[in-house]
Amino acid sequence: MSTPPAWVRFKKEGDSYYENGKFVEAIRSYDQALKLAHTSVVATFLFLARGAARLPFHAYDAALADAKAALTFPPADKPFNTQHEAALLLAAKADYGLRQFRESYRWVQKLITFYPTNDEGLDMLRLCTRRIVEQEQGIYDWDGMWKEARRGTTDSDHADYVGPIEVRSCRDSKCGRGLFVTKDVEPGELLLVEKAFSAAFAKERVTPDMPAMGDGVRSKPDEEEEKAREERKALHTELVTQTIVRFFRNHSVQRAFLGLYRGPKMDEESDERKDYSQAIQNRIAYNAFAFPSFLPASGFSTTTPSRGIWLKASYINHSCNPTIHRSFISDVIILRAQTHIARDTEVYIDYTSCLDSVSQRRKYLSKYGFHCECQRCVSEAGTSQAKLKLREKRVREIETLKIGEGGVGLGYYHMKTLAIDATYMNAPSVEPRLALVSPLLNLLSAAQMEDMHGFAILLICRVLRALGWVVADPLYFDIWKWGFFTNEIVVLMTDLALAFEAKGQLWSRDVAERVAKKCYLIICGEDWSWEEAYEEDGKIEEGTVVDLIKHGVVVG
Ligand SMILES: C[S@@+](CC[C@H](N)C(=O)[O-])C[C@H]1O[C@@H](n2cnc3c(N)ncnc32)[C@H](O)[C@@H]1O
Repeated sequence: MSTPPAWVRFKKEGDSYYENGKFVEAIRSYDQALKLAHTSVVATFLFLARGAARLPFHAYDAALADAKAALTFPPADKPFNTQHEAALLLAAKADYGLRQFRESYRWVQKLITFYPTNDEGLDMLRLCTRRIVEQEQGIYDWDGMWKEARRGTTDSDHADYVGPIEVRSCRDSKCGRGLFVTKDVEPGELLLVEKAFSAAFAKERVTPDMPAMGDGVRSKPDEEEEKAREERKALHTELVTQTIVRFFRNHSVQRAFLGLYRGPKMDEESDERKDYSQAIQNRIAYNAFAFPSFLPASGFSTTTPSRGIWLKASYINHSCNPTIHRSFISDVIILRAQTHIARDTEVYIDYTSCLDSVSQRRKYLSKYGFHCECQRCVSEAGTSQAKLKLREKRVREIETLKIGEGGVGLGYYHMKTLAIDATYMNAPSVEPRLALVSPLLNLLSAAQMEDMHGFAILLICRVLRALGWVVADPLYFDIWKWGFFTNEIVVLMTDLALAFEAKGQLWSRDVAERVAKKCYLIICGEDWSWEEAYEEDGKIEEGTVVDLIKHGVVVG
């Protein structure tokens, strides 16, 4: 009996590893077999086997190279044989893994032309078509994406959509590069949808509601703080690991990743020396964003957000008066314009909560290595201590007042809000008058209880003006400029629509409803859920929008 050629032993070994899910070992065995392959037929066979083992290992560059190599040798170099069919499918899957959906589609088209009954090919055709519609038209199945996110799916499959934006150098060289719009854009316009390059998802925290028998007392606040710190550390480590995996498995993605901002001490790092571990740490330190964690068993986690890196979104610079809004569905970031933006203008998001004071914001931003000099910061920092103290005193005073029965009248309370207003020196479009929002909302509730619809309309317009919106005519609700966003904005707009309706101003009601829906779109990223969230009587249903807005949108 003749002994089989040496490559056969390695091929069999590889197949056995592959079947047991040991892909690294399988690849190594196929490598050995390939070194011993003596005919092109054998080589083709082995390229295909190794390429298939590289797919589950996410080594798509190498899998694509194997598919292309196989396609150069007989019998895979010509149609109508299983090797040719397998090579086309392998190439399609590898390009898909590299998120090159057009290229993947081209392989699939070839495959289906020659082998029209290939089931995997037909599935791939459907997937590629969906990805291309996402990528080229910005059309997404938001409903499906939310369902996946709620199930806790961490490897959702979506293409990126890059709208009318591009990376350019900023006018102020201190800011490096930023994202600019390439045409005039309207509030709500979709600018970017991008899946994270790498992400670390927060895990369910195992914290019993009630102490178990003999468990002693519940954890104290400092223990909670310690736990949260531990979680943040674990998430950081996980993000580094995920990034390293993505970075090293596919060389074709390295350039884009290394293009990200590397921090102020750029000279200390040399990518040329291939000191990649430091390079990766630096990119993470200056480019990672937090995103809301949806934990299937307990809902949105407000304690520990997940963290990720996005290759395009990371070019956006910060402003305390942002012009675009980011929202997330799992690790997919959605950016929409939140105001009119003229062509060739740089766009900004807020890296930190814009509800904080200027000193809190600047302290937080210092970890990104810059001192925020946006118009708002400069104006707020220039406010005298005396004015700030007076404002604080007036806010404290109004907080002690109760409106209505047993309390003060609406007129008196209104006058007190004007006193707070008077402590601001700068225009609300530069410095939103945040201290006014809560008192005005209290007054609005009292006006609504008394069915004072006209007054409610004026109050809502005052809140909007305090946030820098320019409403030219409250009667017709004519918005000249969209301003600052807070989480109350959608509810405020729906309240406005109700007030207009009660006054019989149906045209203005329709305008307010349209603006409410647009604000919802901007805050939530999509508006498919608007109908579901919006009850018949026109009130936002608790647990839907509130759920999304409170937990799904605000990130730090
Ligand atoms: C995520 S990167 C943004 C893109 C970066 N500008 C670039 O050139 O790649 C964050 C870094 O951008 C810079 N940056 C962002 N916003 C800034 C601002 N308002 N003023 C000055 N620098 C800013 C800071 O150096 C910050 O660490």
